[in-house]
Amino acid sequence: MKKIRTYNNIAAVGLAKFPTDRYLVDASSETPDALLLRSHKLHNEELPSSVLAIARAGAGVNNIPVSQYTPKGIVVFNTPGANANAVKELVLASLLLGSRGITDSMSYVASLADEKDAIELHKKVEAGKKKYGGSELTGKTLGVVGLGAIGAKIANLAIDLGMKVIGYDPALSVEAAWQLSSQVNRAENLNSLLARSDYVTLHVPAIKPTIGMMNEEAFSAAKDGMVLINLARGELVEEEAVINALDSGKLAAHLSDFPSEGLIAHGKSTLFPHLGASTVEAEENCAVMAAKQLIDFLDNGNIINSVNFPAVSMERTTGYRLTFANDNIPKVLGTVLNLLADLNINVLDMVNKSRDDIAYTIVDIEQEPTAALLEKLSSVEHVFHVRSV
Ligand SMILES: NC(=O)c1ccc[n+]([C@@H]2O[C@H](COP(=O)([O-])OP(=O)(O)OC[C@H]3O[C@@H](n4cnc5c(N)ncnc54)[C@H](O)[C@@H]3O)[C@@H](O)[C@H]2O)c1
Ligand SMILES: O=C(O)[C@H](O)COP(=O)(O)O
Repeated sequence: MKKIRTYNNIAAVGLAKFPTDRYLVDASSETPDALLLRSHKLHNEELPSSVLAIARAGAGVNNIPVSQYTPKGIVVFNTPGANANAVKELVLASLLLGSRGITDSMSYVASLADEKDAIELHKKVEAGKKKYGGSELTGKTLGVVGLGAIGAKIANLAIDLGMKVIGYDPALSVEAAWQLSSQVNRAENLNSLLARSDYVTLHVPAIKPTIGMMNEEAFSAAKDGMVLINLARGELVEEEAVINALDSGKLAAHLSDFPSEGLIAHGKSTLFPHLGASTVEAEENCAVMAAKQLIDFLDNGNIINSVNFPAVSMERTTGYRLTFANDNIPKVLGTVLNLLADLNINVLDMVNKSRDDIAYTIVDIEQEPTAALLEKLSSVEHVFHVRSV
């Protein structure tokens, strides 16, 4: 039986993908083959040595110390794009909340609950109009920082709303570029986007170059009265800088999925409780994708949508399958193949791919690998993980 330890609320339709005759899915498994989680933080948590893979049902992996796991051969997966539509729709809501006095006007109406005189109520309702008016999105400029799965969807939606769109993404993938409307203008750098945008929405991962990207310097480059939407990660925005920008009027509004003590106390941001991906559809998409990827890896050694290993897949042949991970340097693959040849073990099929400093190989061989063979392969210099699948 293979064991999957789950954390967080993983959609049942995803959990149901694990065949019950071969998989035990359990939140308290002590020797899991894999972990399946959403935002649960793994930093400072000791992993059982049995863990071969971790699947993040979602996009961001900053809750996982990925670089610590790679040398142990632990493959970390995420589910690119599976919750992008849910986030896109909450950005749309945020654009509207940031352009019209919707929430304040609702509070105003709620405050009229004690007004029992219909004529007085009508007067007060009409007076509210003046206080809570807004402006339209059409014709305004939206700056989209990060044009991946979510950013591209938002950029295209904003074009459909009649907005002008500027995008900034120095690492834009070819695949993401294909998704993007040709009407999206490219900014050379963040400050140039900020200087021209009435609304700015962030859709980048929380990584070294992006953490704190919305700081005092960025706000001073920004257009006065800008609306900032952050449904990506709290770490992207410096709390003090955003508070100062709201107080000075540099920011007309700040909408964020990442409440902090300071922002809540300050009271001028519109804050959601990390709701971006919390739709039935997104939760199901993510759970199903994560489960399928784990099953294919645990059953076949195939790797799809990993954030630390190359994409490697091979149809199963009639033989037995070995996989190994190694430092991406010359001669390691040759040494392993020579070792198999010396033992008269015929290779039926093979695929080898590398990513940055590591390489991963799937080899189908004619005979069943013995424990002694696995040990020999593990002792090849620079091979750091071997598995018979
Ligand atoms: N609030 C939520 O519930 C929620 C849901 C999904 C994703 N997210 C967050 O949103 C992020 C983006 O999600 P996605 O699915 O679009 O991911 P993605 O990987 O498809 O896109 C991220 C994009 O950011 C770009 N990028 C990287 N560094 C950059 C930089 N310095 N400046 C500008 N662009 C940069 C990348 O090139 C990529 O195109 C996730 O990493 C996650 O943190 C939040
Ligand atoms: O990175 C993500 O996919 C989102 O932040 C969603 O996180 P969640 O799955 O915990 O809602």
